[in-house]
Amino acid sequence: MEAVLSVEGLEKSFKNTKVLHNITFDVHKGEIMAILGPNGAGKSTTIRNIMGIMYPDDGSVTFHNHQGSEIPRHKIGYLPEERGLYKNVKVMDIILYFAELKDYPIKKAKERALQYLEKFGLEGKENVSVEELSKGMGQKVQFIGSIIHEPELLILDEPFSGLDPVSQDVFKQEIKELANNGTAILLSSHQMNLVEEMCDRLFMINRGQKVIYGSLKDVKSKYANFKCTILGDNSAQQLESINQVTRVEQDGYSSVLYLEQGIELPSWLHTLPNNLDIVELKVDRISLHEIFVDVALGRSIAEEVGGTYAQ
Ligand SMILES: Nc1ncnc2c1ncn2[C@@H]1O[C@H](COP(=O)(O)OP(=O)(O)OP(=O)(O)O)[C@@H](O)[C@H]1O
Repeated sequence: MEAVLSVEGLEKSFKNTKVLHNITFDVHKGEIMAILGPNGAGKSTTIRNIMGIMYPDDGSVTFHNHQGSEIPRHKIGYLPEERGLYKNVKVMDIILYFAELKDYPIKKAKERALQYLEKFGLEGKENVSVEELSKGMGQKVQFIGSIIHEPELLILDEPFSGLDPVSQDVFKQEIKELANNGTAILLSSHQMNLVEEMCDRLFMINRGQKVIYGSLKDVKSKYANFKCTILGDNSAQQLESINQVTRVEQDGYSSVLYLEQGIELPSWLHTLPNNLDIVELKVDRISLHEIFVDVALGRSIAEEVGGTYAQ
């Protein structure tokens, strides 16, 4: 896979506090790479160092073969965490302003802007002043501004925050389409369900350090233990006494049994007592959301399997 962006050994301190420790990852052409972590983990600081908004104390950021001032910034699109557009400017003018900053042909930018405004349900708004837009509409315009110049690398810091579910879906589809067309995408988000639906690989950090890095598939099979949901009239004590069950959560007739890591599922299913009341039974892996919560709460899931989780 062709790496569009390589981040190598980033270190950053503010005053005497180190907030990034040896951050290393790649973003490949045509993939959606998620950077995840609890509040204050260091996601935005990582992104700001990539964008050259601040400089790392150590380490490097490489875009194709370019570093530092050699990086062709017009090939990168960026939606910052802090939203903000000039208020008394027309929608089309602000989008064309973004295009101009990236040396993108204005005629082409105008055509693309009209297409995107229509796609995002903002048709006819091109001459409306930005201050008349709702927050979500403004976010859509800023998103259009970040992709108007057809960037090779798109960095999206919390693109879904403040969007309603319909708009989240529109953004999700568009981000997937951009990746399918070859754009390398680095996405920071707290919406784990969306990340799980769309990312190819992920980099999870906590307190400025790598916790998990890999493809969604590998991460799920390595870190996401099985859980078994049983619908039926069963006591929590009986369920807890079943082999290799680490925890049971009950809600009425529904019981969720969290299973130990590395379990042999077919053998485990044979150990279920004959007298269990089973109306329905399903087994799946814990979600990315649950892995994230484990990390955020300092339950060292990665450490258990020899990962690099650090307290
Ligand atoms: N300019 C700054 N000066 C001092 N400390 C900073 C600065 N920017 C960030 N930090 C600190 O660096 C750490 C990482 O912050 P960062 O904003 O990168 O986290 P984040 O993962 O993006 O969090 P969130 O999910 O809340 O946006 C935090 O402890 C934060 O207080």
